[in-house]
Amino acid sequence: MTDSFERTAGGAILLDGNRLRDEIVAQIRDDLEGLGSPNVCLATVLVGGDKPSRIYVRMKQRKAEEAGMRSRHVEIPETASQADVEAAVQELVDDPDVHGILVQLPLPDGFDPEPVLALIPPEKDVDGLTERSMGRLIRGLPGHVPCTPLGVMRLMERYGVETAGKRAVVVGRSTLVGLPQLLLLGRKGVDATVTLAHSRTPDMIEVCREADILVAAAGQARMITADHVKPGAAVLDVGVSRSEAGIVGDVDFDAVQAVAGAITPMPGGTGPMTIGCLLENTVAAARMLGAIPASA
Ligand SMILES: NC(=O)C1=CN([C@@H]2O[C@H](COP(=O)(O)OP(=O)(O)OC[C@H]3O[C@@H](n4cnc5c(N)ncnc54)[C@H](OP(=O)(O)O)[C@@H]3O)[C@@H](O)[C@H]2O)C=CC1
Ligand SMILES: Nc1nc(=O)c2c([nH]1)NC[C@@H]1CN(c3ccc(C(=O)N[C@@H](CCC(=O)O)C(=O)O)cc3)C=[N+]21
Repeated sequence: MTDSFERTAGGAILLDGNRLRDEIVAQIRDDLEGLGSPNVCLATVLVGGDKPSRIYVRMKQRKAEEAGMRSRHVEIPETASQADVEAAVQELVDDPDVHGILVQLPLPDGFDPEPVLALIPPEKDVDGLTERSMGRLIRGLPGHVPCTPLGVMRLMERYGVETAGKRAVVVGRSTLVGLPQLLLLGRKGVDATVTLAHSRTPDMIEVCREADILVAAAGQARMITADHVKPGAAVLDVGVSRSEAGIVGDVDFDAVQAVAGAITPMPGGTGPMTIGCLLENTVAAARMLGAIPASA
């Protein structure tokens, strides 16, 4: 690893997601300007008025605009029907000026996300969460990779965290984060040996202490303590819990940074990278759909 990276008080490399997200936004903006500012459009769909979801969707749109893209936003009240949501998504699927579609999850109680996601063709599925996109990921076919686990991989690449031959532990097995993270870490070329831990895993401390790379995506505030971490390990915190003091990760940052070799801050780590990767996927979508040249 290079030594010029910012470090925590305890000497761990700070895996700065805000900084890498800014680099990604600037790169996309330059690339699109170089292509004569073609229309690249990300559409977001929000059902119901959940406040955190509204904030995330707003951040995604703002960054898309900073990167030189257009954004479209569809807001559907909680009183709407399942058919209304499906009709709104179908309209975006049919619109040739829309390249990426993101349906903010979870949907409010009473809505079934599966038939909604099933409408989105793999090219426009910039979240990488549909059945077909997940199938492509497993089969090694071209398609969009889920943004949060992809962002974790990008942070490790950028900061020189080695993966080949290393032991990785992923805490959490959701289709949004944990499962695709397992696949990405175990891919040929990445070559980590991966363990998937979850709420039924006994001996969490011992399992986590095996990890050279620890990805925490359980949504349990500060569950990862210094005891869970092998000295020198890279620790990537995906969990987000809300407290009066603000947002809190799955990792007890103050204690763990003294033991880890590299660590993400929270906020400012994996969250911004989720958005950076969403924008990259949207550019790739525009390319797949022929809106920008294949070589660019
Ligand atoms: N930073 C970002 O960009 C993003 C952050 N998030 C955040 O990441 C977290 C996880 O999200 P998501 O995957 O959707 O959540 P889910 O609730 O779908 O999944 C949580 C997973 O963690 C496991 N788990 C829960 N408690 C424990 C525990 N005490 N020990 C070990 N494993 C446990 C669960 O196990 P089991 O399967 O047995 O129930 C489950 O597999 C949330 O806090 C979410 O807000 C999500 C997406 C993006
Ligand atoms: N279809 C779908 N795709 C998603 O990608 C998706 C989703 N649904 N549902 C919810 C989760 C959550 N998520 C985050 C995105 C950005 C930050 C982020 O940028 N957080 C900032 C801080 C934000 C704050 O201060 O609240 C940070 O970590 O620095 C966090 C979390 C995407 N998700």
